[in-house]
Amino acid sequence: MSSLLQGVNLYLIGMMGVGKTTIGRLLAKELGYGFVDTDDVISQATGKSINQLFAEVGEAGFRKLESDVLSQVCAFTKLTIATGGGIVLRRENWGYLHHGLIVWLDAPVELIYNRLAEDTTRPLLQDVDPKGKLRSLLEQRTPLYSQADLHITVQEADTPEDIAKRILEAIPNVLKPQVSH
Ligand SMILES: Nc1ncnc2c1ncn2[C@@H]1O[C@H](COP(=O)(O)OP(=O)(O)OP(=O)(O)O)[C@@H](O)[C@H]1O
Ligand SMILES: O=C(O)C1=C[C@@H](O)[C@@H](O)[C@H](O)C1
Ligand SMILES: [Mg+2]
Repeated sequence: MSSLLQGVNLYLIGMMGVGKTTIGRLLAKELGYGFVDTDDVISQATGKSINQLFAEVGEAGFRKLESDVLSQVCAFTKLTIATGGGIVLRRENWGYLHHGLIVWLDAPVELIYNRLAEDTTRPLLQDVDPKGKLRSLLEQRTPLYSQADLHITVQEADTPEDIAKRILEAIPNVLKPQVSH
């Protein structure tokens, strides 16, 4: 599989809590790739948590940082990249994402809500109605997530290993022809 991919990066997109970080790590291990999480890079580079950044520079400031990180990451090869849930919102990000293969992890709102109910690290869920917020974010973003090369549906009973295996099996069907120089 690794040789079939020829170093092409895998970008995992999808709602917060769907498993991009968890599955991204597994895929990297399986492929002998490096692993990058854009949220973690932003936190490490700024020395601030995502919550702190949202409070200090707002969502717009955070999105700018996210695009900066993505533009730098996509210069490298042999990476699996877990992105922030809102990376699909900025049009310029798609130019970077399309350098690699884009995998959309898609789970029902109920599943995501159950996973993140105790988690306070997602600023957009600090809402009086977090489930309603998740529902409206997913509705707003579905047309954007749909632009991925691969759509993987995640169910409650799927283990991270099951999902990683399914992604690896589906990749040969969606590989793009590589431009030779
Ligand atoms: N298939 C799975 N089955 C059970 N739990 C899972 C699965 N995938 C992820 N989790 C758990 O769900 C939580 C969220 O997963 P993770 O952090 O990987 O999501 P994410 O998509 O990276 O979220 P974010 O966009 O907010 O960074 C974690 O506690 C993780 O351990
Ligand atoms: O869905 C979102 O907009 C976000 C998801 C997280 O990964 C973080 O990038 C941040 O909490 C915003
Ligand atoms: Mg993550």
